[in-house]
Amino acid sequence: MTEPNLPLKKLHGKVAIITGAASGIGAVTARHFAYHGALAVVIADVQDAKGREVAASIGSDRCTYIHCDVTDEEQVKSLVDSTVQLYGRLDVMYSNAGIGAASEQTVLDLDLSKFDKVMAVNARGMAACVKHAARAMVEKGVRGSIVCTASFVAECGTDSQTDYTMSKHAVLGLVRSASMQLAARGVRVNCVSPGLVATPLVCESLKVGEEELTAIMAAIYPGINGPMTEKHVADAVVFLASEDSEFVTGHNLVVDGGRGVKATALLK
Ligand SMILES: NC(=O)c1ccc[n+]([C@@H]2O[C@H](COP(=O)([O-])OP(=O)(O)OC[C@H]3O[C@@H](n4cnc5c(N)ncnc54)[C@H](O)[C@@H]3O)[C@@H](O)[C@H]2O)c1
Repeated sequence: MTEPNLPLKKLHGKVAIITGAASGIGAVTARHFAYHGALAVVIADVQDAKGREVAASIGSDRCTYIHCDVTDEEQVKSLVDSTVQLYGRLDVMYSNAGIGAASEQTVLDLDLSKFDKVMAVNARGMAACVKHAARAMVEKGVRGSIVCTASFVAECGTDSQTDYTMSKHAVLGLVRSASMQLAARGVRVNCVSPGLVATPLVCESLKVGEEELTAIMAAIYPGINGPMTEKHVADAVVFLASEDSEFVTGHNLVVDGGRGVKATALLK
């Protein structure tokens, strides 16, 4: 029997990379990985000061910050290589870095250069992380787990935000293909699709301040369990990263409290 209030250490001894962990969902998940006994958590982001702060709050004995812009494949390769060099292997890649819609666009006035920027991070960057993590795992014979962050808009359309919606659909295609290709090598690939969580990305996308966002969140999640938080996503990522899900691959785990559709109505 496990004693109450003691962490279950679902990630005991694991070496993990989390991209986009200087802020929001990634930062909370990095702390959750450490809580669950990860041997090492490597935070990769472009916000250096914030990334170092999160790493320091977890502790330099098991958390490192590495600058990595996921749109640059060389930086992604070097992130994975230096993690393997430092810790001997890579067990978990949580590819989470993402940006919001570049503008509120219907397809009629889609600005393709802004579209390219969103796709470069959310789709191309995600593919680079899956590629180099999978290579490192296969090379070392590690039965690894790769988790990507998609979104509640990954399986539906939106009234605007064409670029962001397309980029998150691309994540599903990546996860479904990579999971089939890597299954025989023992590497699992899944994604989480969060509902609306109050993070800087959402404030920026909806052009609202923190106070207004709190009111919006209360309207979306009126239930007794309160608004959705980063921790709800982090719990799902720990499940997909750990052996608890050892026979789950190619899956899109939606974590939206049943309110994703309500949140979609905001994306106008
Ligand atoms: N917050 C939500 O409601 C919500 C819902 C569904 C999906 N998501 C997805 O969750 C993920 C995390 O977003 P968040 O809400 O925590 O936002 P956030 O802005 O708090 O965090 C995103 C992080 O990604 C980093 N990042 C951006 N571009 C990068 C790049 N080129 N290279 C490396 N790092 C980069 C940012 O610096 C930031 O630290 C994103 O993929 C987002 O699309 C968020």
